[in-house]
Amino acid sequence: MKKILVTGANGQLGRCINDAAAEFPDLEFVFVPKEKLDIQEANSLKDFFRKNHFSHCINTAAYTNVEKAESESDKAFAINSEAVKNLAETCKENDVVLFHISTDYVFDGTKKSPYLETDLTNPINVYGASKLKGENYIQKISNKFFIFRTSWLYSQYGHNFLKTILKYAEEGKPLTITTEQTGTPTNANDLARALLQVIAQDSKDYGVYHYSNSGETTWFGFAEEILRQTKKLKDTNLAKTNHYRTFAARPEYSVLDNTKAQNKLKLKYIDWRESLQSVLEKTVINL
Ligand SMILES: NC(=O)C1=CN([C@@H]2O[C@H](COP(=O)(O)OP(=O)(O)OC[C@H]3O[C@@H](n4cnc5c(N)ncnc54)[C@H](OP(=O)(O)O)[C@@H]3O)[C@@H](O)[C@H]2O)C=CC1
Ligand SMILES: Cc1cn([C@H]2C[C@H](O)[C@@H](COP(=O)(O)OP(=O)(O)O[C@H]3O[C@@H](C)C(=O)[C@@H](O)[C@H]3O)O2)c(=O)[nH]c1=O
Repeated sequence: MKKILVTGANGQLGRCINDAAAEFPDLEFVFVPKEKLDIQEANSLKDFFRKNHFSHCINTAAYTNVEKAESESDKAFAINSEAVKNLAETCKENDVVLFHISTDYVFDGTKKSPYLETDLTNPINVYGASKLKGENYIQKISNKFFIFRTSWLYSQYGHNFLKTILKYAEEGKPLTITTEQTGTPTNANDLARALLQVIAQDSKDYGVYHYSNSGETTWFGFAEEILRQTKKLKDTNLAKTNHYRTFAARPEYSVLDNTKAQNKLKLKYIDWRESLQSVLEKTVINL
């Protein structure tokens, strides 16, 4: 039986994988939050892997605060790069297939059509650079790995753009949202299911893949759709801006081309608007 370690299990994606696990009764899971297993601690990792016999590891542990990363670069690189190196080495020593999640922010956003896995990476913020270094370690160390680059994750869990918008609307705060970036909002529950499908089908097509929902929009477009679907659009003071000030630069265009994962891994893609509807309909969102 396949035995899967999920690191960073209390994070947004970790919790979505926990929910999706019920749809995969043939897979055995061990969910460990940061408090139980810190991936920065190489010795703890080695002990943990020695005591358990995992076939797969899904690494959802990461430093994900894009704004703060600009002033906490050491911390971002320690978690997103150096700790990922530890994990890749430990997986290799134990013959464990590593599933790692990366980001659209490895690209600089100057392209005008969806990014392919083979396109040149060139991060323009600290978070993106730290994630790219983590990817590079895995590619160097590991021979059994899947790196899934995804974008604009949201769900009923954790801190994310969907929850920020709903909270502001609930509180009656005016919203000013940028049109400066175009990408694809991705339901983390869809990504969770896709990861487990790849494990269940025992794919050996290792490598880098892009996985997002389909379609594209701006952050303003995403906010507008959230308010439209929750019938709050009329009562919310929503405005566009093309000068939203942030510490971190973000890629102007970061839509991911999903063709490789569709062809090789047989993953299905779901329109981002439909997927948003399913999150809003099926789940209670605690703000
Ligand atoms: N969120 C997004 O929009 C996107 C995310 N991604 C990638 O997807 C993955 C999952 O993201 P998401 O679930 O949203 O992120 P979250 O920040 O919600 O979850 C990450 C989890 O990792 C934990 N963690 C941090 N440091 C360590 C450590 N040293 N050891 C073990 N656990 C640790 C965090 O704990 P704590 O909070 O206590 O620090 C948190 O529980 C990440 O790799 C991220 O880079 C890619 C594209 C978009
Ligand atoms: C809160 C807010 C943000 N914005 C802008 C800032 C930014 O350009 C954009 C998104 O802001 P956020 O800080 O929510 O998102 P950000 O942290 O940039 O999200 C990223 O997270 C990492 C982890 C990833 O890997 C990326 O794929 C992406 O999802 O919206 C507004 O215009 N108005 C607002 O009120």
